[in-house]
Amino acid sequence: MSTLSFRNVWVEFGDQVVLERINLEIASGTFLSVVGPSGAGKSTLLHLILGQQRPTQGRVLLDGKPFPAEPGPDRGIVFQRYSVFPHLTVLGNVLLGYELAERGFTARLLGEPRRKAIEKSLALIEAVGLGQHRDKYPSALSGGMQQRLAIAQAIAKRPRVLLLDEPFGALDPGTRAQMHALIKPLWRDLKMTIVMVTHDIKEAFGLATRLIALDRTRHDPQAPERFGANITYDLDLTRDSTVPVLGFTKAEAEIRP
Ligand SMILES: Nc1ncnc2c1ncn2[C@@H]1O[C@H](COP(=O)(O)OP(=O)(O)OP(=O)(O)O)[C@@H](O)[C@H]1O
Repeated sequence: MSTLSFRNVWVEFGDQVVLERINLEIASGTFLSVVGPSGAGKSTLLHLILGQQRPTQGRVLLDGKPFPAEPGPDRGIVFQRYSVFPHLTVLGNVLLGYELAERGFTARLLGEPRRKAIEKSLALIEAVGLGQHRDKYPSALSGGMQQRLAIAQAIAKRPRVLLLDEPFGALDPGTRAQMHALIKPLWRDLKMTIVMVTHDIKEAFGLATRLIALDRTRHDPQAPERFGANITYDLDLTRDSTVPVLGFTKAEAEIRP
């Protein structure tokens, strides 16, 4: 079990307080959605987990220990815009994920370990529905296919925590629905912790087991940047609820794989 803990975390950029008093425990295997208005600090929260942002105060811990300062393969991230390598094929991109997990940037896999990594890459490519396209370059793939590739590459690194920053925001509704149907079984099968930022409230409710909302609760009209956002809602979505929260019930938003 790996638990991600935020202990009284604050993030400030100069005079601007972005996040304040964030206290949060995310249990291993959680699918957490993060919602909130633009500028509330959702991406900043992901960057804290990724190790790209240090708290101004407080601590972010994995199993009670500080994360290494450098981002590592234990945390993967998928952005709204496809973050794959354009000069590598589908297979090359996913294989690179395995190589990074095994060797970091220091060396390529050779011989038997490479053969095994290719086998695993092909299985993952099949699982994300790109089996027919393994030798294509990203420029020859549609937006949805590139995003599936980005997810496969992130998963190949076997992260303990997968961070999704509006991963489906740029996709058309049909492709987005396909991605929903893909991500939920992957999360279940691989027993990952997922933290997903989204502006789509239905997606947030439909995919996650837990949802938090970030927003400012204190306002200073003279100095709008004086107060940061904190957690205003923290909902357990594993319980069936017919009581609408944020205008949604779990049953209404259910996305079935
Ligand atoms: N590296 C940085 N330096 C200075 N300010 C920053 C930095 N990163 C983020 N900010 C500021 O922090 C605030 C929160 O940004 P963040 O991207 O986390 O918000 P968000 O909730 O993800 O917004 P959106 O929904 O629009 O993507 C913004 O006002 C942004 O300008």
